[in-house]
Amino acid sequence: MIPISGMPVLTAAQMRAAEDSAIAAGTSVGALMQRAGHGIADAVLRLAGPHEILILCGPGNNGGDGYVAAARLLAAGRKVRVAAAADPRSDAARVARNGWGGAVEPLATARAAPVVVDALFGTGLSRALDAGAAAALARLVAQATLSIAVDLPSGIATDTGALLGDVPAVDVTLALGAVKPAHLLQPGATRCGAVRVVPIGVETASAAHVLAAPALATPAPDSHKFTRGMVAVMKGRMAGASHLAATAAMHAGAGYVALLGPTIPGAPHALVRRRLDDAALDDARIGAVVVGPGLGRDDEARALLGRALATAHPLVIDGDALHLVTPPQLAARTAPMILTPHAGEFAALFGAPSGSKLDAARAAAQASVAVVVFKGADTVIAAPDGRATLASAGSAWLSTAGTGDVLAGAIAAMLAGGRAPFDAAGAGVWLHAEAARRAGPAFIADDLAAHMAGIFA
Ligand SMILES: NC(=O)C1=CN([C@@H]2O[C@H](COP(=O)(O)OP(=O)(O)OC[C@H]3O[C@@H](n4cnc5c(N)ncnc54)[C@H](O)[C@@H]3O)[C@@H](O)[C@H]2O)[C@@H](O)CC1
Ligand SMILES: [K+]
Repeated sequence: MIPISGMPVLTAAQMRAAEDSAIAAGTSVGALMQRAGHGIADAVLRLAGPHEILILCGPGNNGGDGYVAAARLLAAGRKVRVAAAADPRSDAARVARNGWGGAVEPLATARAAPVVVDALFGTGLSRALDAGAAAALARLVAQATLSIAVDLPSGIATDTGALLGDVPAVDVTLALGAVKPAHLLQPGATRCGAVRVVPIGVETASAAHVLAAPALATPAPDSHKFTRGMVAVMKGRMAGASHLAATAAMHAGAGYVALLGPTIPGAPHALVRRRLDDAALDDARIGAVVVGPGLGRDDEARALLGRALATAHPLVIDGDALHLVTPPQLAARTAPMILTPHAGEFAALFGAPSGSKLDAARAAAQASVAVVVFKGADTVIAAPDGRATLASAGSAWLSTAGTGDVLAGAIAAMLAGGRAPFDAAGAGVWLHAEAARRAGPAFIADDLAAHMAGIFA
């Protein structure tokens, strides 16, 4: 069982291709199924304690994995039963079924057990479970004290995370060989519980990965405020939002943060307030400009956005600016840009997303030639070259006003600090999520900025 941080993310087709390469290189499907089943059994042995285990086996290879695991658990001396609704349909699953010496109970009437393992359907699921199977799965998961899904909880679309019907949430999902988009994309992700990878000896390369912790170095002894990165925040109509972004940039390690526009002095005193004249924006030391938090959507806001776009500085475009900016304006720029839309802002700029959130973020990044941070409970970061990272679900308490402004500031600090745009976006998203985790419940956005500082310790 391997934690998923930094692991490659493969779609069902990519996973099948990876398995096909292994098969072409001489490993049989049966051998892969043995590895998968043994890996599951070993994980169940560690998680389940001495309790009775019920394994639900479907008609495909996911079910095959279940039969192999059942045989292994029985051999290990565990009390284990198997239930199925249909006979195996693939050769490998039939062999696995024959390797299970015990009885097979009908799924519909299967007696509950403290530990239930869902091996009904995996990446081959093509439609919702039939009503009888779905009801049995819901009943048996509800009556178990520990529920474990093999590869994916049955009923979730592998590539999108969409629920094809009612899917009960399990405690643990054992992803076979690689993480799949459904483990990270909502609403599927919340049904997966804790996700761990069970290796099956298949080479899994992908341009998409699970977001991992960035290296957060302490400043070099000879660093000074400008080498650590200068961030300029365009002050908008709602001053609080720009203050939050600026404060977050400071706590995320920027050496110098300037708030540009008519502001009133006050805390924090380390924040430099400057008039927004041409000289302020022409400053060659600026490493990132944040435009959008609290900007407003009127002509004045449009003019401020225009001034930011006209600079040669890297930009973080957030909030209201995502409603005002047009694709041709983005296309006209050559300096790096990071766009940070939530679902509403994404639709306003790029139209309704099609395909999975991962597909949509990638298409948007390609179209805008910018790094796109498609925010939400399942944030996806995509680069124009096709690279993507998917964040694991963070604190649900992040859903409050101002947290987006904090994220924009954190990303700007990472960008001004010298990271490439795609890495800066990932580091900012990670820092933001970690700050929320540390802040605990019911924090406010201001607390979040302050909690970022502690992460560097
Ligand atoms: N392909 C491989 O080489 C390996 C696959 N493995 C396992 O195999 C799984 C994928 O296997 P499969 O492609 O056989 O797919 P599944 O086991 O997910 O199920 C596919 C079978 O169910 C049927 N089916 C699909 N949706 C249904 C529904 N709603 N109601 C009833 N029947 C439905 C399909 O017609 C097919 O017969 C993976 O998730 C993983 O668990 C592992 O054994 C490792 C090796
Ligand atoms: K399953």
